[in-house]
Amino acid sequence: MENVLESIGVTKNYAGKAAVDNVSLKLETGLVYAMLGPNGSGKTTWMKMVAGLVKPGKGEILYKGKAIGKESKKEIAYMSTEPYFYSWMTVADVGRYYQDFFEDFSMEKYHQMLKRMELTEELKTKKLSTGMMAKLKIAVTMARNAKLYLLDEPLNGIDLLARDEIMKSILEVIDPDVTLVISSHLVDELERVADAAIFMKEGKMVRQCMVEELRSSEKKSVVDLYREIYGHGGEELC
Ligand SMILES: Nc1ncnc2c1ncn2[C@@H]1O[C@H](COP(=O)(O)OP(=O)(O)OP(=O)(O)O)[C@@H](O)[C@H]1O
Repeated sequence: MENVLESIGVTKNYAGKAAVDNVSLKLETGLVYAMLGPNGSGKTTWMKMVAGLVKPGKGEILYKGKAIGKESKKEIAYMSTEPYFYSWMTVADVGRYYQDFFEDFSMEKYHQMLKRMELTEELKTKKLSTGMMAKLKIAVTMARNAKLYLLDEPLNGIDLLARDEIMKSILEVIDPDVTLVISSHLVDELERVADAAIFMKEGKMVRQCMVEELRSSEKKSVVDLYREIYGHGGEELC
């Protein structure tokens, strides 16, 4: 399989402290990656560097063999944890706003995602509940026809019953040549959909593995490995 992305010795310091510390990893085209780790382990900072929003202090990131830049941004869709819509916008305005920004945005896909998420176009973003806002962010991000999606904590604020449905709708709209990285502390939920897992700890990438291989050769689940790596009774799992 071809590698879509390569992170080579990537480091980012904030005030002398490493948020991301010498991270080297490769992402294969077509796989779903779960990026796991407790708060502050560097997941967001690494994703922002791949999205081209933050520059690494050291190391380099190659997307399809070339440095991150204008070209890679056209094919990489990043969904941040921060809210980023103007309060006056309706759900329809959000779609138009994205359409203006991204050439690969598909209004048809957006409408399809909205339907799945049970959101209507006339809703005002300032009136949305946390869960509805989370769904809107997913809908508008997945409506791009990107090649690499980075979803930072997409299930945050979404209730237990809706999570499976939402994961399904994310996976349904992607093609086989598309790669997905989903960060979450909801390990259990990601285990069901991920092909591979990346474990981050204190800015370092401490383990990368294929989920099936972990099950067959080490007889472990991702949850087992998570407990082993982070070493506490699973408070990150709820
Ligand atoms: N802009 C910034 N300025 C200063 N410190 C930062 C900044 N962004 C991140 N950090 C620090 O870098 C470390 C890694 O943060 P990061 O948000 O990447 O982790 P994370 O794994 O995504 O955590 P979370 O799940 O809480 O979002 C943390 O200690 C954080 O406080």
